[in-house]
Amino acid sequence: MRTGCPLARPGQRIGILGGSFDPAHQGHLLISQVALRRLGLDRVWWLVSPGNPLKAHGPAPLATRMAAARATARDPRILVTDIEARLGLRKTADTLHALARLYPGVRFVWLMGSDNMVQFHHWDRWRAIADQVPIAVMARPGSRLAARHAVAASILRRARLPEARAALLAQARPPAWVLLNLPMSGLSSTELRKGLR
Ligand SMILES: Nc1ncnc2c1ncn2[C@@H]1O[C@H](COP(=O)(O)OP(=O)(O)OP(=O)(O)O)[C@@H](O)[C@H]1O
Ligand SMILES: O=C(O)c1ccc[n+]([C@@H]2O[C@H](COP(=O)([O-])O)[C@@H](O)[C@H]2O)c1
Repeated sequence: MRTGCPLARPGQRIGILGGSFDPAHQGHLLISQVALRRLGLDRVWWLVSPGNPLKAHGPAPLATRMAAARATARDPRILVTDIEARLGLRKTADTLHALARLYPGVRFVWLMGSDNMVQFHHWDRWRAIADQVPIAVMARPGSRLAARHAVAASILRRARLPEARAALLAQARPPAWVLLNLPMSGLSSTELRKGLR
């Protein structure tokens, strides 16, 4: 294991919440805690990204975002990591491939807000991502319905688990995904950045 990479045991169920976290907020904490409970996860890792490959403008420095994310992730089951920067990766397909190699036997689940599900078919090798890990889509104001009808949702319609079976997602053979309804948070980093200007 490389220095600075988080530890995990084979058999553990780990949710991966990738994001810019520019900055982290209570919405991230809320969806992580809902995912822990409803998906029966042992841990959630916040993967603080070096930068979203689809976004033209770079985020705040990684060290600044990491520090704020650590201060926000007030739950011992949530771990904040800059593993993508350490491995020199930023595309999710590459990251998941590397995690599978570094952590054999760990059951990773990709977590994302419903806004990202709407865009998912634009991601690099998105079908390979869906074939590699189960995916939980967390409802977010403004995109919950759109996520149900997204291009990726339609292509992966047979792989969708009913919400009542969400606890089975981590052990499901991919492609498998679920849309989780939850008491939604309207918080976003974009709004917080506006407040900081
Ligand atoms: N309030 C929220 N409800 C549900 N999902 C969320 C919420 N905030 C963020 N997410 C999800 O968390 C992941 C990381 O989010 P990110 O760091 O981009 O924050 P953000 O608030 O979406 O930022 P920005 O406004 O800059 O796009 C994404 O999958 C995003 O969809
Ligand atoms: O790999 C891609 O093509 C890709 C395209 C868009 C977003 N992502 C990932 O999705 C996560 C959420 O991104 P963001 O910018 O909305 O916080 C983060 O881990 C990004 O690296 C990945």
